[in-house]
Amino acid sequence: MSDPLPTPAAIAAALPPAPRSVTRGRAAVRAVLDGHDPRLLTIVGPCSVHDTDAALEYAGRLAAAARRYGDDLVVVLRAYLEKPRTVSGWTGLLPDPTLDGRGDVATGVRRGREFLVAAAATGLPLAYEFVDPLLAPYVADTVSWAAIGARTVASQPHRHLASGLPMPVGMKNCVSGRLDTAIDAVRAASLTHVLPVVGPDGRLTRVRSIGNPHAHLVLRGGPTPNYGAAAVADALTRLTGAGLPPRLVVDASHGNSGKDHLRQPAVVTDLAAQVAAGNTALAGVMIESYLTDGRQAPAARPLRPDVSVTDACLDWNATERLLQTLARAAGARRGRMTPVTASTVTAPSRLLADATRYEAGP
Ligand SMILES: O=C[C@H](O)[C@H](O)COP(=O)(O)O
Ligand SMILES: C=C(OP(=O)(O)O)C(=O)O
Repeated sequence: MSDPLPTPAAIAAALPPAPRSVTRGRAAVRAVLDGHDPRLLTIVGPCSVHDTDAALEYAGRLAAAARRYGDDLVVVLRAYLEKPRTVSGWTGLLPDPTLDGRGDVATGVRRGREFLVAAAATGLPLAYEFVDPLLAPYVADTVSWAAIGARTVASQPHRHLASGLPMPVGMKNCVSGRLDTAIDAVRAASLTHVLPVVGPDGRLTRVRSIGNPHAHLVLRGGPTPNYGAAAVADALTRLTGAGLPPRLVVDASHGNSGKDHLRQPAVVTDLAAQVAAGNTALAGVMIESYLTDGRQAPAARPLRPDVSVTDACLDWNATERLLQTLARAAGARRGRMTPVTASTVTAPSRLLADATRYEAGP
């Protein structure tokens, strides 16, 4: 099979542009990570998007909740269109929009981008895991928080990609539970690199990244969880030992829930207690949630639009309760915090304008 794909520029030109809320969302996430904004980053949504209409219904509900809790939370929608697999399985809407292994990427990038632009138009910042660096230029301008996942965090191309992405990037600890690879990834992403990227015209183009000052660690557990206060403190010690800022996000799902979605509320409650107790290094929490509880096989027919086809998710009502719990905790933390002033800001932002994140040529 040899099937040329439409270029990123052609896909983008056929759709409305990414809304301005994307850059506002990036600024909000950076402000939280820098400690300039006391709110809690709350990254929430389905494990994967397989039905864009149902996912937009979810986005509408989340956008309303984000407004309700806006004093305490920066709510970001998980809008994941690519899935990393341990061995094999459905790889996501972008590479396989028909969910049957045909791999109709041309339809996937068109439908996927259309979804991302519509989801961003709700005003929610979007979270996205970059699995295939070749596909990044089709979607990156719609994303406000990015993940490099537990299965790719050791990969040099992913670290180099992250070093040039114009949004904060969370590096997840390995599936084995090891933190050192993710901490190395944070350091690598903060540096400048020369790398090939797919340009808007589809040509491989050599660029120099300027380094991502907002790469950070995401604790997602492994064979055992790492969300408890002792594990969080240990991770912070390792970060500062590596010369990195003490800030991290904790994923309540995956290894931290033992892949049992019904354990996520207990994890979130524990994290909320750490936040309420004043842990300012805990910048954010991730939750896997969708319209209806549980999961179904991607091969299920009829396929339900409202149930995850990858990891099992919490339903909307359970999610609402957790958002309220986190908002109360963040409010309590804010009450304990001294306002950040210029003299207490230790790491000046090295941000350049998004458009100049990649310099042309080395
Ligand atoms: O988040 C989803 C899954 O955990 C991830 O894609 C890996 O899934 P797998 O182990 O079933 O392949
Ligand atoms: C695959 C994911 O996470 P992890 O890389 O932690 O397994 C995910 O968040 O969808």
